[in-house]
Amino acid sequence: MSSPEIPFVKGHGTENDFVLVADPDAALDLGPDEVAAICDRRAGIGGDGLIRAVRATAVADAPAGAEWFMDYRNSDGSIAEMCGNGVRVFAEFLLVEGHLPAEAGDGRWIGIGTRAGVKRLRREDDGRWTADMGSWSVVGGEDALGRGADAIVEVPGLDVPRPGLSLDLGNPHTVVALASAEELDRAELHRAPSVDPVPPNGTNVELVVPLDAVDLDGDATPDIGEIRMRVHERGSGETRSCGTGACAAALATRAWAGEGAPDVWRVEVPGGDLVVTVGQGSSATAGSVYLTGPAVLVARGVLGGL
Ligand SMILES: N[C@@H](CCC[C@H](N)C(=O)O)C(=O)O
Repeated sequence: MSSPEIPFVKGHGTENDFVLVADPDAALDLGPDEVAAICDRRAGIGGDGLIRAVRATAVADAPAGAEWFMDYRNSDGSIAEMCGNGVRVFAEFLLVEGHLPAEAGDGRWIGIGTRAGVKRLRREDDGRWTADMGSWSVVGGEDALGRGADAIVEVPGLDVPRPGLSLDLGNPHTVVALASAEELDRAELHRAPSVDPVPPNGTNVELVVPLDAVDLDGDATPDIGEIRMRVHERGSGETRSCGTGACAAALATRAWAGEGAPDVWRVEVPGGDLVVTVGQGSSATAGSVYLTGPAVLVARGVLGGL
């Protein structure tokens, strides 16, 4: 018996890649096995995740205030609350497919529903998208120094366990600072790091190495921080980028740097560059954050029907 035909688009944001499917009326029944089969890089289309675009009116628990809901699934079929690269690619997909008015591409903010609430997005003049990722916080609150308490992280390929900081960006992250680019290269992130205590719903793990901070105005205070990052994603393994992870990595590095640390961070990932801007009034442990990066659609096709 043949399977139904499902039109799809393939896209990526800094090489974090997704299969996107429009399902306005929530008519598709895509369970974890189907999602994993579609995301399989040899037997399927291949992707770090599958994103289903559903009208919010067709989703029982969609947050109010957005016409479209992003149903994000990891490549193993598990559900995630939020995806920072995915939500930009999702916005570009909606625009190109004609599901948003053309003016939505003119730099005005649009709302997109996610399991982590409604996110505002804006298309920049250069075609990148900025996502207002909303609020973030350090898991477990502050220690006596006003910083987050450490988790202990064992990273395959690295000798001794390292301290890590767990943050909530709508989805969970644990960030570990390494001493050198050599250590970053040595980490074997195709295997999952172990985190103790692990946040209740698991975690994505980011490894970061600070690069040189940039002093644009010559006042001896860095204006832009720069870090290099690799990630092991919950439900997808090592990926070439993670948008929520880039935000977590910049926020953790900013908290570790302390007073006077920059609010703007360039995050270099294997798949490209992202910019993270910490919202005004954010403390070392909570606030708001913006993510800017590319959203590229590369192909369209039809699943099934064979
Ligand atoms: N790559 C995404 C995050 C996708 C979800 C993540 N694997 C999770 O389970 O939380 C991003 O760009 O943020």
